[in-house]
Amino acid sequence: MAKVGVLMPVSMQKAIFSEASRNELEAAAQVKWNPTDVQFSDEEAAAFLQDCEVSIGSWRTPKPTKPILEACPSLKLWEHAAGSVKGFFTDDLRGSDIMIASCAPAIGKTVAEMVLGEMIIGLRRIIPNAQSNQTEFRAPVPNKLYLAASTVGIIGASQVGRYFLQLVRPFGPKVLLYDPYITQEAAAELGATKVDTLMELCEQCDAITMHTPMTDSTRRMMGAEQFQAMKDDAVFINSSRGGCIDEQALIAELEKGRLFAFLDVSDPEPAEMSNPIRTLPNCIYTSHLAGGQSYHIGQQAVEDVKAFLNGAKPKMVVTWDMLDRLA
Ligand SMILES: NC(=O)C1=CN([C@@H]2O[C@H](COP(=O)(O)OP(=O)(O)OC[C@H]3O[C@@H](n4cnc5c(N)ncnc54)[C@H](O)[C@@H]3O)[C@@H](O)[C@H]2O)C=CC1
Ligand SMILES: O=C(O)C(=O)CO
Repeated sequence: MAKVGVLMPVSMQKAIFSEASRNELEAAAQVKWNPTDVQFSDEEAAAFLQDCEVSIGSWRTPKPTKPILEACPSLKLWEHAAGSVKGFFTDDLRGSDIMIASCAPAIGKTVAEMVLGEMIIGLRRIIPNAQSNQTEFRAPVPNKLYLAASTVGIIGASQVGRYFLQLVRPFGPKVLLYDPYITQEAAAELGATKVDTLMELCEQCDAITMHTPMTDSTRRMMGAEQFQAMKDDAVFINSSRGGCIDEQALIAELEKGRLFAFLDVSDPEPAEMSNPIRTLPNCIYTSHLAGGQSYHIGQQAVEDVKAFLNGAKPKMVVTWDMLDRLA
């Protein structure tokens, strides 16, 4: 039987593998589970995977770097039980025969669904209304915004961004898309209008959701100028990577009572206990809940590994074309 090494710490294993998918994997292969709840170092991962043909990792495990690959010559598949392919797979993999599969299709759906919920909660001011009614009846906080009457902005026509677009379109908002890598025609086919600058998107939207990878071109792309350009009562959602925004600049606007933010990610992660994003009344911080904690992911990982062991293809095989397309 092929040997499969599961790198994730125990708490993450519990979050993504149901008992049924664990059993399914164990029926198909000889499985070694990381027995600890700490993130392996590269050296520990290399030792753990030494005799394995398949590694199951995620964004909370070491990347498949050259030292790991060289120490583990039997590895043939690296199953990335996560979505973020860009930034995770390093140039060390070029020329290697190892196959990389990603659970992006499963993850994209869970993130998009959470963003949709947050956007509605944010636009409708559900949280401040509920809070102001906890001790006595108060008239609702004025609520002129709902999806059908809003302009929604998406930064990054990524897997997640596209799933979100599919979910939000039936509600009828106007959708603007900022992504320099897609054409106006491609944006129109998705049902959105491409804007040429991020500032245009910030100025026009009632709600903005961010879905870019963490790269040199996206680092802190939402900065002071962009947050200041947003409408006072706009909703800002970031479930991409904490480093894609200037968190201090966002906090400065939130402290003025402007904007309502939902942050699933921070830089570093998790956010310090003293970080105002945890306590500001107009900010909800969910500490990487959007995509990372769902049985769908473990199920897709198991199906991918089983397919691979049976000589078939995992659902999403990552190619250099995909990675090189993104600066
Ligand atoms: N919070 C969570 O649990 C999860 C977070 N993520 C994060 O969500 C983000 C999106 O993930 P995927 O959908 O897999 O991404 P993807 O790799 O499918 O797409 C990235 C998109 O960003 C666009 N892009 C690149 N540079 C840009 C720029 N400078 N300006 C605007 N657009 C730019 C690209 O054209 C591409 O369409 C990633 O940062 C990923 O790490 C993904 C899954 C779960
Ligand atoms: O796949 C990713 O990028 C994640 O953040 C996991 O939820």
